[in-house]
Amino acid sequence: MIQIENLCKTYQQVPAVNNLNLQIEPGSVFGFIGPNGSGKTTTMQILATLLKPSSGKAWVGGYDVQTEAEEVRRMIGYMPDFFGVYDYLTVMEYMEFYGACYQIEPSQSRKVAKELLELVKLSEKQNHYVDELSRGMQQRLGLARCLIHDPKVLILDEPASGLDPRARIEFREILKKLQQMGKTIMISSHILPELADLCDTIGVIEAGKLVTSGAVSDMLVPKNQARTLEVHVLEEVKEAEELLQQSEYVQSIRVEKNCLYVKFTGDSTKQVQLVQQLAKANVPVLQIFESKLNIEDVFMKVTDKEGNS
Ligand SMILES: Nc1ncnc2c1ncn2[C@@H]1O[C@H](COP(=O)(O)OP(=O)(O)OP(=O)(O)O)[C@@H](O)[C@H]1O
Repeated sequence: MIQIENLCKTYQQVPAVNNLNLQIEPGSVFGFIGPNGSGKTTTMQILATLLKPSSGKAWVGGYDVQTEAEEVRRMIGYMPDFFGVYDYLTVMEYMEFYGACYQIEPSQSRKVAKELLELVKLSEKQNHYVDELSRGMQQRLGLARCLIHDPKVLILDEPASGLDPRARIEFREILKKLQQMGKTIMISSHILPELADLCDTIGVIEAGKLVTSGAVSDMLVPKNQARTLEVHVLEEVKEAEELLQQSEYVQSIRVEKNCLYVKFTGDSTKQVQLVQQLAKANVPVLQIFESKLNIEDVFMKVTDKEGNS
């Protein structure tokens, strides 16, 4: 649904986006992760036809963002990281204004606006002034507004920034509904763990370059590496450590209070044997499980310049 090939954007000879290649499949929710200034907004603005690339190409729904900008704009709903709301406009007037921008006939625009306000839980606020809404409500309104023309693709630039935890969760629930409706969603955020739950694919960008991308499920379980087992014991931590160290499949152990983080190269049969040995030695094991990387770990790993993670 979105394709980016060798995309570059340079500001005064400084590259903001540097030879970026990316593909986002229809119906997927793609998390675009990167530190401040890494080029997320620039990429999204190019996709939204608001910025011209210095070189390279990008398509949305098969339309070229440079030569078929009009078609691209019909395909996408773009929510910028900062957007203004207008004074003296009610929520419904605000929605109707955007409906008019897309030349939607007024009665149809009002009907769609009502449905969207219901989706983002703002029906009761439709006659309130937009600038009187809370930040969370304004963000939800911003999302409703970019859905007015029923776009297939949503490009959301840090939509949850500045929201409190409850507002974030509410926002995420709405995005899940949109995903179920079949929208393709590209979302950037610094709230990394939250993206794991929402996104099926992620891409990590740093200094304008894509450092890694793929299915979230693949990224969270590192391949061809020692797994980390978390062994929680009630007591006898020292004894447990000594016993575990004897296994040829244990690379290293880090102890934190009553938990042993064990780098383990064995398969599940060897893991069972390890548990049996602990039980035989009367080590009171509370639980043992494999730690999975969370998205934050992935991000730290791939953006670690020292390469020592
Ligand atoms: N209009 C501009 N003129 C000059 N440099 C710019 C301009 N817009 C962005 N940049 C630079 O391009 C780089 C990428 O910026 P961009 O806003 O795309 O990053 P970002 O990943 O969205 O950052 P953030 O998470 O802080 O929003 C940064 O170094 C930024 O300073």
